[in-house]
Amino acid sequence: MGEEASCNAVSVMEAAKQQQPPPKENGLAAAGEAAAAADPRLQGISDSIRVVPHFPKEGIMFNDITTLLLRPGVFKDAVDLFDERYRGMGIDAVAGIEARGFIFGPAIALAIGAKFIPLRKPRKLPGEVISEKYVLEYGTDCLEMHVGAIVPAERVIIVDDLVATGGTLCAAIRLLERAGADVVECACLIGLPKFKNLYKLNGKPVYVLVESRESDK
Ligand SMILES: O=P(O)(O)OC[C@H]1O[C@H](OP(=O)(O)OP(=O)(O)O)[C@H](O)[C@@H]1O
Ligand SMILES: Nc1ncnc2[nH]cnc12
Repeated sequence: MGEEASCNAVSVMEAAKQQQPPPKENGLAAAGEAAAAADPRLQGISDSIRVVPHFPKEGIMFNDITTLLLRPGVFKDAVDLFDERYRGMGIDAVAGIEARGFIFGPAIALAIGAKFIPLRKPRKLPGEVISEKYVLEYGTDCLEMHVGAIVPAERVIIVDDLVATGGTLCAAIRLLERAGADVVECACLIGLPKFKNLYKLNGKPVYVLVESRESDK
């Protein structure tokens, strides 16, 4: 885990599990049953994510959301769940993390009536930028944002597909706070199970819909 990721995420799925009878088979199946009891849309979301072993390198169980995108009803369920959470919370901006935060972030922004701010990988934005470096499960990277994208004190949520070490979200939080944003929460579809009992990143809540699966059923 990156040193900045002193954090974590509690998933809707995990919260539901805590109100359910003990697991009958294995943790993942139990999580799925609990999620379905909490909100049937979560089961469909979990089932639509493909797990690709050893991508992009040995040992990584890659959670692939492109299979979810092929099911428009499930894609809509995911956006609706975030819309239901953030609508009416006075959110001014949705900041999406390249690349997969660009798939979910704009849809959520339009749904709640907020502006969308792309947080991009280095040398992609044409204007003046501020940057933050971070550590990944499989390397290091950097996020950039245009100067002027945020007006100080604006209320922002940060959107990505997945939280693993939390390093990327931590960098995004730092970047936005340096620009004067009030970061309300981070929102991800998927959280890796090792994060399931934790709930904060850099002091900010992380809202996760489903736990990642370690293999395909
Ligand atoms: O919690 P962390 O350990 O920081 O990992 C999570 C990040 O990793 C993935 O992106 P990736 O870095 O693979 O970039 P990409 O979307 O450009 O492929 C994912 O979409 C998150 O942004
Ligand atoms: N296991 C994983 N699946 C998909 N994206 C990731 N980013 C970091 N870890 C990941």
